[in-house]
Amino acid sequence: MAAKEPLRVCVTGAAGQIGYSLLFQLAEGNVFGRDQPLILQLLDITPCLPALNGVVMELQDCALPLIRDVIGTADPLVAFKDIDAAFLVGAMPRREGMERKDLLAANVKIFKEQGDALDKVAKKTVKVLVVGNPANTNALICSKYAPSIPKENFSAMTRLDQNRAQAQVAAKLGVPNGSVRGCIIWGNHSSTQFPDVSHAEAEVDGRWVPVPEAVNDQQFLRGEFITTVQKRGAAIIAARKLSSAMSAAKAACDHMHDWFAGTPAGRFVSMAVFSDGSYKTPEGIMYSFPVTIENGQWKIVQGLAIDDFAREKMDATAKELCEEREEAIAACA
Ligand SMILES: NC(=O)C1=CN([C@@H]2O[C@H](COP(=O)(O)OP(=O)(O)OC[C@H]3O[C@@H](n4cnc5c(N)ncnc54)[C@H](O)[C@@H]3O)[C@@H](O)[C@H]2O)C=CC1
Ligand SMILES: O=C(O)CCC(=O)C(=O)O
Repeated sequence: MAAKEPLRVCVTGAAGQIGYSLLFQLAEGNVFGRDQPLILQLLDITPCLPALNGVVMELQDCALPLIRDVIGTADPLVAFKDIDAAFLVGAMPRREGMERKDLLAANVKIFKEQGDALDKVAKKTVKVLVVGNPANTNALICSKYAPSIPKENFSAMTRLDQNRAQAQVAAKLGVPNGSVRGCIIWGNHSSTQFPDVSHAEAEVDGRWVPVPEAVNDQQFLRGEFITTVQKRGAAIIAARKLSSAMSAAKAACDHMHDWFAGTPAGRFVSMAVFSDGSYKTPEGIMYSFPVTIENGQWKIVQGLAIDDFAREKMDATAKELCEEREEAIAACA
């Protein structure tokens, strides 16, 4: 069988901490498959080029069979040229005591510039995952400045929150992580997000049952569980004095893997995507929904029951996203 053509994949912020964890997983074939050759196009800012060069050298030294070329650059027009997929990680991370939206004015301008560059040189089929915070609103701005690329090709990462929710439920039930599925993250990757397990299932004693039934502790599921997931990023910063990197890189790989490979029948994952008004959310914000994916196209799962508790939480996070959108548009003007 003829070898596959290489995919061109860009990682921005490639000299940073998420980049360092992400690149090996990517280069090994965990995202696009172990038979998919890759050309890695790595972007960072000029002062970080010496460090980026070190990362490029390390990737060469791994002697990985899938890697056809590794390019390190500070020029977005070089990094985005003809790419099939982009992990937009490069941005300033928050420090202790900050909310993610405190990064908005500084980071959103990066995504304006990168949207513009993607528009000029990336493939029109490129799939763009925004990781840099505030991720949802950065993705919105990036897409706005890349009008020739379909808006469905942009998404922001809430997979880390989904993974955190799954792990918290598994720990509560004392079951392996693989025995919990269907946790949903609604809304913003921020402390207003709504981690929702009312449609999730857990495998207990060989039988899949609804998580609310398996946990049988509504006070926990509506209280401590939600705040733990919402505030997990801040807890990691407080502990490490640096923001999550290993878990963020793993989640970015999960997200892009599923976007390209699709979701198994009957299963969904959470991604922040353009709202079409589903579940009475405001249209045109990047809101995290449960989605199924087939042939590289995501579809918002429809028809899930939303009770009053969920409604209130879903509206609060939508409101924050609308406010962020206004601030971001003003910052880019
Ligand atoms: N959505 C999510 O779940 C998560 C998002 N994040 C966010 O990811 C971002 C990166 O985090 P880390 O890797 O820990 O930060 P880091 O500070 O270790 O690395 C960021 C890298 O981005 C580079 N950079 C800055 N501006 C750039 C630009 N205009 N173009 C290209 N590169 C640029 C920096 O030079 C640095 O090398 C932060 O905004 C952080 O808040 C982090 C964890 C989870
Ligand atoms: O919390 C942050 O601001 C940085 C990392 C992050 O987004 C997270 O860990 O969820």
